[in-house]
This record gives sequence, C-alpha cells and structure tokens, in this order.
Amino acid sequence: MAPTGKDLEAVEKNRPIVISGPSGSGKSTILKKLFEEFPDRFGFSVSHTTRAPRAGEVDGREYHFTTPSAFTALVDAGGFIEHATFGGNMYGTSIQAVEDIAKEGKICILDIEMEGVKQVASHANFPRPRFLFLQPPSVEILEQRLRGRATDSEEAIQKRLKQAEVEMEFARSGGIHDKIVVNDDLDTAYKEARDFIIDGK
Ligand SMILES: Nc1ncnc2c1ncn2[C@@H]1O[C@H](COP(=O)(O)OP(=O)(O)OP(=O)(O)O)[C@@H](O)[C@H]1O
Repeated sequence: MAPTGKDLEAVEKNRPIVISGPSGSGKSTILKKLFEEFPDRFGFSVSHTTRAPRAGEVDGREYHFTTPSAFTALVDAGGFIEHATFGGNMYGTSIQAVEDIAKEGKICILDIEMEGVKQVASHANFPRPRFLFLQPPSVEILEQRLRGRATDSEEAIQKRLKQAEVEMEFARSGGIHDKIVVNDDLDTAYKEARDFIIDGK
C-alpha cells in the first residue's frame, strides 16, 4: 500500500531512529535501558515475514505473516523501507508499520543491519530517519563480549567478528550515520546515545 501524505507527516514529526552496529556491540542493551527510562516514548515496528508463525506467535504482533507472493507484491509497490532474505525466508519493514508507530505519537526505533541501513538511506520517498551507529571499543573487546554472552557457536562468533570489521569500515566511510557512539563504558555510551535520540545532539 502506498503511503498517504498524512501518515508521512506523522513520520516527519516523529522521525524514526535507525540503530545499527556489529552483532554484540550492545544495541539491545542500550535500547533496553532507553525503554526503561522512557517507557511510552518509543516503539518497534512490526516486520513482515514469509516464515511460518511459531507456537504462540500472533499475526500483527510478533510479525505480519505474509505469503511470498504478497511479500513480493509489496516490494514491487515500494511498500518496504528495507527488506532481505535470511535462511530462505523474506523479512522486511513496511512503510505502513513505521507509520503506525508514528501515528501513535511515538518514535519508531529500527534495529537493522548494514544492508538494510543502505536501503533505508537511499529510499525514494520515505523521509530520512536519524542514523545512530553503535561501535565496540575494539574487535578484541567485541570478541570478549560475544563469548561472555554465550549465545553463539564458535563458528557464529568468527562470522560475526569478520562482519564487524566490514560494518565498522562502512560506518567510518559510508557517510550515512549522524552519530557514532563507542560503547566502552556502558553508562557513558548510554548517555551519549540517549542525548542523540532524545535531543538530537
Ligand atoms: N559497555 C559494555 N560493557 C560490557 N559489556 C557490555 C557492554 N555493552 C554490552 N555488553 C554486553 O555485550 C553483550 C552483547 O550486547 P548485546 O546483546 O546488547 O549486543 P547487540 O548489538 O544487541 O547484538 P545482536 O546484534 O547480536 O543482537 C551482552 O552480553 C551485553 O551484556
């Protein structure tokens, strides 16, 4: 569905924030603190996916569950700000889903990976969000944190570290991000991220 002028006005008023950064850089940790401090100010958009719902998942809550043909039709109609295929399933953030958050008077937070960031930044008619990049202090510290999190296999950790180098180079040279926050001391990084998100500083 094409965006309506009125809904995009709401998006322009409550400009979404794109947060990106290597896996393990601390995006979830920072966002958790932000939502604790400001419980009503932000929202996550509901993504579309072609994967089957898992037990307990509700259409329109965890995801908008969609057939591949409906998904492709929405891609062709320019209805996504970003989309990608992972593990054989399509995922995407629709313009409508972001507008739904903005219409509630909330700022939509988009936690997306590098290819998605490029798509959002180059979208033809979606108002430009504000882009925040969260950077680990070093690849060595990132490795320690990924190991400390204990959620990934050795193979996954190596893959994430390699990808982290690519993403950090992209942030340095891409010219997209409005703010880069180095997540060394958590409280300091949180304050910097919050100042950017809340006050635009
Ligand atoms: N400033 C910090 N100092 C020490 N540990 C931290 C800091 N920030 C985050 N961590 C820890 O690093 C690990 C990775 O953080 P987190 O899961 O928030 O990363 P993420 O960017 O959301 O990763 P993913 O993209 O894989 O979801 C977690 O165990 C978290 O507790």
